[in-house]
This record gives sequence, C-alpha cells and structure tokens, in this order.
Amino acid sequence: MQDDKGLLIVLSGPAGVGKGTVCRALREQNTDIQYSVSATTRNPREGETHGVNYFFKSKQEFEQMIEEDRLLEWARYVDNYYGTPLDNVLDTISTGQDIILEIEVQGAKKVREKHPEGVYIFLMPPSLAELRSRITERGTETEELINKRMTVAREELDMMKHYDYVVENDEVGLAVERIRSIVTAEHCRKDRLINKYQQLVEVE
Ligand SMILES: Nc1ncnc2c1ncn2[C@@H]1O[C@H](COP(=O)(O)OP(=O)(O)OP(=O)(O)O)[C@@H](O)[C@H]1O
Ligand SMILES: Nc1nc2c(ncn2[C@@H]2O[C@H](COP(=O)(O)O)[C@@H](O)[C@H]2O)c(=O)[nH]1
Repeated sequence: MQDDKGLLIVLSGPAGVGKGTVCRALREQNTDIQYSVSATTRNPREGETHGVNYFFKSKQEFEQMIEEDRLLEWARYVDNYYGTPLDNVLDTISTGQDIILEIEVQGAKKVREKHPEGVYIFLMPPSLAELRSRITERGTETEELINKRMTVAREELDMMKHYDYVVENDEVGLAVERIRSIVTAEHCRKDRLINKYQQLVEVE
C-alpha cells in the first residue's frame, strides 16, 4: 500500500439519515478533504446546481457514461440512476488528497470490491422513526417516494455490518467530529505509513 496516495472515503447509509447534511458541515470546516460530485438522472431539487450538487444527466447520457466505463460505480435507486465519475476520484487520490464519496449502499459495495483499501463509514440514524421524520421534514419527496425510501432503508440498515466504521448521526456536530477522528486515525495506520518507515530506516 502506498502512503503517498490520498484516502478514498465512502460515506453511506440509508436515505435521509443525513449524509448530505454531515458532508456539508464537514466541508464548512475547510478540511483538506475533497468531495466527489455524482452524476444522476433525477431532477434537480430547488437550490441544487449542476456541477455542484450533482451532474444532472438524461437517461441516455448516463447510459453512455456506463458504456464508456466512465463511472467508478453506479446504481439504480428509487427509479433513477446515480453514479460516481471515475476520473475525478482517481486524479484526486493519486495526488495525495483525500476524497469523500457520499453514496448509497449498493454503490458502496461495488467500490469496496474494487478498492478494499478504502475507508468505509456507515451513517446510522438514532431510530427508524427519526429517519422517517427527517425525510418527511426535508419536504423534497411525495408520500409515495418517502414510503419507497423507507422500504429500501430497512434493507440498507442490514448492510451496516460490512463497514469499517459506524457513526451515529444523532447530532450533526458530533457525527462530523467522529468522522474527522476516523480520518485522522486512518492516516496513522501503520500499513499506510510503511513506505515512509522504510525510507527512515534506509537513511539510517
Ligand atoms: N443530526 C440530525 N438531526 C436532525 N436532523 C437532521 C440531522 N442530520 C440531518 N438532518 C435532517 O434530515 C434531513 C435529511 O438529511 P439529508 O438530506 O442530509 O440526508 P441524506 O442522507 O443525504 O438523504 P438522501 O439519502 O435522501 O440524499 C434533512 O432535512 C436534514 O436537515
Ligand atoms: N451509488 C450511488 N449513490 C449515490 C450517488 N450519489 C448519491 N447517491 C445516493 O443516492 C441516494 C439518493 O440521493 P438523493 O440526492 O436523490 O436524495 C442517497 O442515498 C445518495 O447518497 C452515487 O454517485 N452513487
């Protein structure tokens, strides 16, 4: 494992648990972490900007990205496609910068198969009732879509056991602190520092 590569950090968890909110709060702290912008076929929500929140694509454009192997992973989630553009992720980690992917669990599983050295964090809600209330209060989905997302959420919670870390999102500030601690600890793992250690020994 190379210590000069950045960390590939995957933040996943059920819909509405607060992945976006926690990532935004982390971003506001101006850490050195970069954020992957996903592609999707879903319609933009009020206030969302192309290239900032998502690259909004037609179904045909998205399928072309799949065909041309331009996605690190992709998934169909509640009637739409979502995927992570490959180039940005590879360029970022190869220049030694850390990057966070905020994605749903099927996509996270695919990334893990390709990049087992990544850091996989599952964001957990305090309860299912709180999860429903968060999606409802966000006010971006119809009752029908909320029910679909809650059905998927139960399956998504079962995936928690496959992650390296589980962070409860009880309070946004606490969740951000926990994630920052994980990133710091991962930078200190001895297998990530092995090249640096060998250089020290060689100089001696
Ligand atoms: N710790 C928290 N306490 C209370 N409310 C929260 C907390 N974290 C997020 N929320 C609220 O929950 C709602 C869902 O959050 P957010 O959109 O960030 O979730 P998400 O996991 O990114 O959702 P999706 O998977 O649908 O994209 C938002 O209204 C947000 O303000
Ligand atoms: N597999 C992927 N999932 C992604 C990606 N970008 C976002 N997501 C996840 O999709 C759901 C729904 O998002 P929403 O913005 O419509 O609420 C949520 O869990 C996101 O984290 C991606 O590139 N790949």
